[in-house]
Amino acid sequence: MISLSSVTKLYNEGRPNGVRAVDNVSLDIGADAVTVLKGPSGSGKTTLLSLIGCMARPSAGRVMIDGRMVSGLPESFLTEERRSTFGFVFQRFNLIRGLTVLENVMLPAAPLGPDPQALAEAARDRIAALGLADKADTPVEHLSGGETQRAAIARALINDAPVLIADEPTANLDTDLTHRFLDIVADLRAEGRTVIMTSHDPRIWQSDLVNAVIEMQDGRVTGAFA
Ligand SMILES: Nc1ncnc2c1ncn2[C@@H]1O[C@H](COP(=O)(O)OP(=O)(O)OP(=O)(O)O)[C@@H](O)[C@H]1O
Repeated sequence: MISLSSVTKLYNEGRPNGVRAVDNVSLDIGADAVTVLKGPSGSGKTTLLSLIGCMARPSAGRVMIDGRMVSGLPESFLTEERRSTFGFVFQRFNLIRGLTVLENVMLPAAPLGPDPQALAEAARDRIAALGLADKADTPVEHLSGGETQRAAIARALINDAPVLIADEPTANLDTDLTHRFLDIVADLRAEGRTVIMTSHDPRIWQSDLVNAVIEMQDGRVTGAFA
């Protein structure tokens, strides 16, 4: 369970261009559940996701993961928390150019020191499950938008992290690939994992798989539907 308590995030605090991107949000996000953040552009969805994923610290308020308070942790602990708890599909965590799809997908597992052969096999399986097997050895800069998105999803899944965090994961996917992504989400939920994503995509929020939709506007939560 992830809990946010009166969380606020200010950018450029005290300056004329200051923004209250997340404004006093309190929220409980269930484990073994699929939660979608929905709302207009600029409403604070990505910022909220980055606070949940320990990629940014709140300006005020607390973020708790399974009863552990993470919002006040020093950077080295946050890095460890990110690595052990989350898989990310985020524009900001872009794939590394010059490396192949396979190398990119293997990368988050490298610090955990696994057997390289077993890791490569697991990575190829993830890549194949997303219909990208024929691109596994292609440098990521040669991929299309949808292929890049799928490589990012494969990378996010490689560590079998308990929580998948995804920012607009189906933005570049056609209907067939969106359904494939939803099948993966169904598997993750069945395995007892937590999925939290932002989405503008009605195919996502209307899916039976989604347990909760949280609506945001101007940095605030304006509605939550189970
Ligand atoms: N690094 C930053 N520095 C300054 N302002 C920022 C930064 N990141 C986001 N903002 C601002 O914070 C507000 C919320 O942005 P955020 O990206 O969280 O919204 P969003 O709902 O995810 O939007 P979109 O649907 O367009 O991705 C916006 O006004 C945005 O301009």
